Amino acid sequence: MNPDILRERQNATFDIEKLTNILDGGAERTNRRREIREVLVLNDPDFDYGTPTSLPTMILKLREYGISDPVEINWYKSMYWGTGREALGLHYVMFLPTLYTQCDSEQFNKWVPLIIGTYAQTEMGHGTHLRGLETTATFDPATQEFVMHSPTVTSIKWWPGGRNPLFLPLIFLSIPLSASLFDLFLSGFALPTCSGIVIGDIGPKFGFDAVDNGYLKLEHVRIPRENMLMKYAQVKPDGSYVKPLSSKLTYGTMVFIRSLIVGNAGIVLSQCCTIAIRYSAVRHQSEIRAGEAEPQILDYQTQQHKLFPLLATAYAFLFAGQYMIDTYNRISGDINQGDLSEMPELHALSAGLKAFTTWTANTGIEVCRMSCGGHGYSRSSALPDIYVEFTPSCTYEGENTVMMLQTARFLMKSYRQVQAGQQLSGAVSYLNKVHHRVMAPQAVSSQLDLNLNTLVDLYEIRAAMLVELAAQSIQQESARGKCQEDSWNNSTIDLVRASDAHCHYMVLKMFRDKVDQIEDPGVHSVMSTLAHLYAIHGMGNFTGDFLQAGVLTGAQVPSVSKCLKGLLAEVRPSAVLLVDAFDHHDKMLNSVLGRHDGNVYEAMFEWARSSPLNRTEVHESFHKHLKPLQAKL
Ligand SMILES: CC/C=C\C/C=C\C/C=C\C/C=C\C=C\C(=O)SCCNC(=O)CCNC(=O)[C@H](O)C(C)(C)COP(=O)(O)OP(=O)(O)OC[C@H]1O[C@@H](n2cnc3c(N)ncnc32)[C@H](O)[C@@H]1OP(=O)(O)O
Ligand SMILES: Cc1cc2nc3c(=O)[nH]c(=O)nc-3n(C[C@H](O)[C@H](O)[C@H](O)COP(=O)(O)OP(=O)(O)OC[C@H]3O[C@@H](n4cnc5c(N)ncnc54)[C@H](O)[C@@H]3O)c2cc1C
Repeated sequence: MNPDILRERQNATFDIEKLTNILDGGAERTNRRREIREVLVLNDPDFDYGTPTSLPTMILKLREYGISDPVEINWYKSMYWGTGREALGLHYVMFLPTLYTQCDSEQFNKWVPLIIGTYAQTEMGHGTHLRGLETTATFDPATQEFVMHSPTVTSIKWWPGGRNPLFLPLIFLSIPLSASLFDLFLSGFALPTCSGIVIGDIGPKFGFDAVDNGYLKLEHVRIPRENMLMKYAQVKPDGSYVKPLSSKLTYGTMVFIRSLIVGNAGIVLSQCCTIAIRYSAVRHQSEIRAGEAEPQILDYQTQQHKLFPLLATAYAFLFAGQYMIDTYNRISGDINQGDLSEMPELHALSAGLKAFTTWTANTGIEVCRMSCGGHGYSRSSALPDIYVEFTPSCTYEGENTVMMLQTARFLMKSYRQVQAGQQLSGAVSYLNKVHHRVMAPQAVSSQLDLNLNTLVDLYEIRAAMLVELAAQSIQQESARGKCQEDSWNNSTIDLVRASDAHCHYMVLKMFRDKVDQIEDPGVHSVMSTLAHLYAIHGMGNFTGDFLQAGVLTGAQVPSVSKCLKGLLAEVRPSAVLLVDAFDHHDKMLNSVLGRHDGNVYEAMFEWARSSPLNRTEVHESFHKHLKPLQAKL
């Protein structure tokens, strides 16, 4: 083991295993995750790491081991495929959940055990604006079929992932059957027998290469009436239409996957922090004091300033992911029982947190890569591949700006309710105080009150102020004679800013609540330090907001920076131990820089020598191109 890494792991001030258990949701979950990893994957003789041929093996193995719990399926898949996306991702996270939530019982029993499918909602002309989808579904009572058709080039289904060219069970959305309703259809197209279908691949992408994203053009293709997913809405044999409790129930799968993405952002950021911090512990470069040995780059304050707030953010997003999934499970359970009362809150929370966490993680991956210098740009680090695979999460499952505006819609509605004298509950209850809060600068000392509860309060006041400013912008636009829609559009910068601040407050609050639940003194102490670092770092980035909200004075601003520096120094001794607690296996991390043993240089040389370009002493291109040219010169 590299001596630097060895030294970093001595004198631990907290129990790493206990922290890993907290991340997993308990010791039993950690044990099960490791069992799946060590026994069912790594020690399985059939396991052929990450090669395309192993996809069928993976599906059969999941069935052989009886792994059906979505979390356990994800543990198995992530071990199998490491940090990359894999072809079946969409099947597990969108196709199956849609069948689970939108099929009636007869359809469920008929389809769920049997098929692998994709989710074809987006069209060439519309991905965000679902009410603009153009694909038509026309019921023919004479034949009890729906006639599916792509009337325009922009209505061609574009992007469905994991589209198998041979067989196309897919769920897709068509234009409204009435008013503003969408319906999901399961259409098993077996190509050889189905005329009227034109499919293909949409061509090379930025990345996401393990997933074949395709296109689908329908020319009056007929499918049985029974293929409409009829849990919430039905078309009867006589063509009559039974409306769902809410037209937004069809959007349910997107809410589910957005909820998953929140935790995934934390996982991806934790992977990158593991790579960058372990590498920064073994990389020596330049000098701090003339004549002394080159220091570990982790001892540079700027390196700590790059990485430790991201480390805190990774923990924050992992805890936010746990909260999001628990909230999703609770509210979707109520929805299943017909209680839709919290559906708007679930949508607003999942949409906002999906955007907030993916935007932050997306930027953070690049900070981690650049903090590793040239070796960060090598594919051996895994960081370029992680970035390429993660960055579309800011676009898919709801483009981030649009998602932030959905959250803003809920915040404005809540603000208007407070103005009308209603008492709010849930995540926006802090808006109840928006009119009674003293916004004038408080007479505080130049020292910053570091109490975590106080910091959460300051973030709450900041969010409330920005919600009020956005609402005032809309009111001012209206007062200038703008219609409601233009008043909204002319305030969307403020609205996104308010949603961002709301999400930032929510994430810090979740982090604080999780720290409060930690009983082990050592773990509580280090997690409390990270939560403080997350809060103070955010104050440093958005100082203007806190000044404008009157919760920070000009005299206190220097203490924000001073406090930040102190917290970075406090995290330094535990940094490697904190990434060890994420428990990412070398095989899954697949990074020469992030190896658990820290033996980076030896592994990098071996990695380079294994490159296809080094298979022969002299590359064949010399003999094929250069040598003949030399002969002519
Ligand atoms: C383990 C795995 C971990 C991580 C994941 C890994 C990989 C990722 C997996 C897959 C990635 C690969 C593939 C990607 C697939 C896709 O991208 S699938 C397609 C995704 N597409 C979208 O998300 C479309 C986005 N657009 C929309 O959702 C809607 O068009 C809209 C923007 C929300 C607007 O809808 P609409 O116009 O109908 O509504 P509004 O007029 O804006 O509002 C009317 C009221 O409806 C409420 N509303 C809107 N949506 C919802 C909802 N989903 N649930 C509940 N309520 C909703 C809205 O709040 C309004 O309410 P009101 O204010 O009270 O009136
Ligand atoms: C890797 C990848 C995989 C995908 N897989 C699938 C899949 O399997 N199935 C599927 O159905 N789809 C899939 N998609 C498509 C994806 O869901 C859409 O790309 C996404 O919903 C965004 O829609 P769009 O492409 O139409 O972007 P647009 O909405 O056209 O966005 C373009 C710009 O317009 C802005 N904009 C749009 N509307 C508004 C508004 N109301 N207010 C302010 N600004 C606005 C956006 O902010 C953005 O800046 C995938 C996409 C990617 C990148």
